[in-house]
Amino acid sequence: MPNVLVINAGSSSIKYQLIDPLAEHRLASGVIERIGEDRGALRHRSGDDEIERALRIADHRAGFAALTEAFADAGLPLDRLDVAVVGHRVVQGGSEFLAPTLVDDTVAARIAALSELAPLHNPGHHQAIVAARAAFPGVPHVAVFDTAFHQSMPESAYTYAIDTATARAHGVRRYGFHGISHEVVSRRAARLLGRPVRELRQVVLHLGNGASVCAVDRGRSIDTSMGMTPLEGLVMGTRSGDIDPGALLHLSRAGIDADALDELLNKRSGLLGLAGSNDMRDVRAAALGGDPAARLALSVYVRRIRHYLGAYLLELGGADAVVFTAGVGENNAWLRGEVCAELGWFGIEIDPSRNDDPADGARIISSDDSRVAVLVVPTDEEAEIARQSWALVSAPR
Ligand SMILES: Nc1ncnc2c1ncn2[C@@H]1O[C@H](COP(=O)(O)OP(=O)(O)O)[C@@H](O)[C@H]1O
Ligand SMILES: CC(=O)OP(=O)(O)O
Ligand SMILES: [Mg+2]
Repeated sequence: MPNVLVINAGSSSIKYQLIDPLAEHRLASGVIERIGEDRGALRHRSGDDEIERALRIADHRAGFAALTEAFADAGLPLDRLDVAVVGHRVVQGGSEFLAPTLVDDTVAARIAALSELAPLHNPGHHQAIVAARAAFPGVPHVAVFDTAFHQSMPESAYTYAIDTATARAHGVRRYGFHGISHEVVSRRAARLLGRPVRELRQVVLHLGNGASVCAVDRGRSIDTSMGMTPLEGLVMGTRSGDIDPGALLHLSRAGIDADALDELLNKRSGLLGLAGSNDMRDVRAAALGGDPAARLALSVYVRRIRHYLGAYLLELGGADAVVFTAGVGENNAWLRGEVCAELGWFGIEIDPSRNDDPADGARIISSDDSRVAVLVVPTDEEAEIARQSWALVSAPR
């Protein structure tokens, strides 16, 4: 039975799954966390086997080695995984990668070269791709891009209003990210509503460590909150989201150079910068304990989400569904309630008991009277990467 090994290398983690694409069945999965820190961790599950271990993982190459060891320790050495294709999530594909792409040396080098436009992500993708190609030399590797789903955005949505010649010379434009998630979530939301995705206008709120909103018009992205890099838009775990570019000029003139600004905006801002932790659970607990910094952080976080929700309701000319997904969106009922508070005028009304129900799985949390359906739909980037990778290599040529 041919399987797809999916590698989702994040900024500080590698999530992976082994999937039987014909049965759409997950055979094994795992996550390696806190790569580059002293206290790394691996969790692996295949069949009834569960492995959990603490270990220091220097980089994504070492992370991939830990993954192969976990499979071997669970009685499945690499040559018994029946891997027919390896699918890789790649956050930034720029203007050149518009669809899933077979990885050769040139493609791998281009993914590395796009690192400046996704500094937290593409370097790790490249390391994982190099390690995986060495471990699985005989099978095709497919890169699936977060940016591809947003290629349908109109020019007016992806253009920044700066001097055109300068923008062209430096490739300055919006791309949008989390496209794999926005695509699979909007399709699964349509399935839950029992309607074809091509009939629905949806606002998808992907609220994880990285976070973005997407206006999905009949299955196509028409606008999204992330821009040229995954830094624009919402307040995130460690990223600022929107900020007046004038503030950056001010900081730069005060002597903070580009690398320091990069580090500030990508790694020391967002919830971490405002409240001391990038984990929503910590910030919420601190706010409940009365910590004013945590309370302010949550207010800024919620206000920014509502700002984009309002904008995209207008862009879509109304919506059929508002969909929450990713770590925060799937698990934090309080946050969902705040985002949807007092939106009755817009036809959005949450049912508090449905919202508070800790069930997992895709579910409707709006009241029966709500004109707009409000949904929680778990994201499954790995399943979508497996689907797209398998489709590419199994398509008749
Ligand atoms: N049970 C939970 N309750 C509230 N928040 C949660 C829960 N589980 C995860 N989160 C939040 O989800 C975020 C991570 O989301 P995730 O989608 O896994 O991010 P990423 O894929 O970008 O690493 C963290 O901020 C964490 O606080
Ligand atoms: C694009 C992006 O921000 O991804 P993640 O949420 O996995 O960090
Ligand atoms: Mg993520």
